[in-house]
Amino acid sequence: MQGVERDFFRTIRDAILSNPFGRTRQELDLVATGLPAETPLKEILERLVAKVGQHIHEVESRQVELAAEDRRLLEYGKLFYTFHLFCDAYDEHIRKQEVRGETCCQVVFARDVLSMLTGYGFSEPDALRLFALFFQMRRAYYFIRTIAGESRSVVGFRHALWNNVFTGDIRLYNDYLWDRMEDFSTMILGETGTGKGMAAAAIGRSGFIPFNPKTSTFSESFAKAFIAINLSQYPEQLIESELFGHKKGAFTGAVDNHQGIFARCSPCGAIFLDEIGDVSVPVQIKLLQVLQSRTFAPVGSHKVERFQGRVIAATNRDLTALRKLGAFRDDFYYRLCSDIIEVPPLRRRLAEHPGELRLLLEVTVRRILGKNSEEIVERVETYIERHQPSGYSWPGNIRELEQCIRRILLNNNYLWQQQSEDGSPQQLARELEQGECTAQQLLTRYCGHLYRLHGTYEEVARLTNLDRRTARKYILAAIEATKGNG
Ligand SMILES: Nc1ncnc2c1ncn2[C@@H]1O[C@H](COP(=O)(O)OP(=O)(O)OP(=O)(O)O)[C@@H](O)[C@H]1O
Repeated sequence: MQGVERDFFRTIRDAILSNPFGRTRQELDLVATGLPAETPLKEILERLVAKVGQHIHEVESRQVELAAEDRRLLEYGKLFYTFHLFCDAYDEHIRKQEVRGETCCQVVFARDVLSMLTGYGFSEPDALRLFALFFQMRRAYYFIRTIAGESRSVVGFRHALWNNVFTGDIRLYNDYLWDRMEDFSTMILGETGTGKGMAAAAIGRSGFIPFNPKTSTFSESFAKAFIAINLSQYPEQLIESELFGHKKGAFTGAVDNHQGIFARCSPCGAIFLDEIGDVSVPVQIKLLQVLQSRTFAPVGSHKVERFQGRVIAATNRDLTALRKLGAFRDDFYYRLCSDIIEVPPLRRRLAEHPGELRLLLEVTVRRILGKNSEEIVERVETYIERHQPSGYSWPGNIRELEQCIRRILLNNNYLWQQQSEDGSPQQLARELEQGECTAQQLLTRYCGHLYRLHGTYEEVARLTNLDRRTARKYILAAIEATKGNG
């Protein structure tokens, strides 16, 4: 290869290895095409793919033995070219599979990709793995892209999600880690309604799924690969059974065998433990044992089963505070946090980027109506700008914004949640400092605060050393007081 050509292929290598949600990728695409920055992304990519194809053709038609580095660079060029030629076909397949759900769809273009890769000199096993890796990359891109937003923190959030799937170096992922991700757990933190569930689904649906050339299908549907459970929904006695399953007759009411989510999760899948901050210490201990040994037994059974999927957990609770209080075990926390991803609150996003509200309105209105409507976006935006109390903090985040849009559509009216500091730990500390609190008020506030953190009367009673009925009385008084303020 000559100097300019080698530089071009180096840029292409760096482009395919880089995180598509980062700036570097966009810059590399521009460098490689020489197009001005304002060119639409679609056009840049089309031009680039054509240019890569042309360069591959030129190098190969010279029929000259290449030096080792050039051969490797050319290989990256071929991977880039094949991947991008089939991006639309992969997207079409993803959409089809989303509709079909858990049954695997045939991959109609598999032969074309595989024969292109083997024609380029990749061995058959390598071609099969690359074909599955391309599918994984496209899936991750497809699902992470649905997380809308242009603010700095959302751009960083998408970037972090991609790295969570492929690590910070996709070359190392491809060489060593693609089938060894099971111990990479993820903790997603963020306020209610910020999109933690959406992020978990994007990660969970983006695991590596091998391709089976005999059936011409991937070995499993990505729709089946992500299993979510909201742990705050289940009473203590049922959580274990939901997680690990139970045997018929294991307890009163266990009329049949029941498969828990750990048993349903495949090796290329992930389980999502939502509201992990709400589970009791005994359940944390059991979960920790399973995550350490990778084995579990259904309630009432001695049959040990193996779990191979990834674990994603999320909470809107303050885990640091819970850990200090002993309500969330440190060993469990460290088992869950190979990666910690923070989802930015809506107010930060709005403060960072002036166009963020408009963009979110466009996306949400499209979701509500099933189509775009400039008129409705305009109407909602005008209403929000005119009526939103200054400094409003959007405590319900995107979920609240969605309801706000619906309410404006229905009634041309939205009742902003009153912001009250009352009951916050800061307010309580101030009142204590100033000596303004009676013992009754103090207990009411403190129990209310603990209840917000832990969510059960039992836990508040345990932490305060009060009996359950007394704790409940103070909690109810705290809730009443907040209503009065709201
Ligand atoms: N960036 C985003 N772009 C578009 N929609 C979003 C985005 N983030 C969140 N949403 C939407 O906001 C709603 C709330 O998201 P989600 O349920 O994932 O939040 P959450 O943080 O898991 O909430 P909770 O803590 O209450 O469980 C969903 O309808 C989701 O589709």
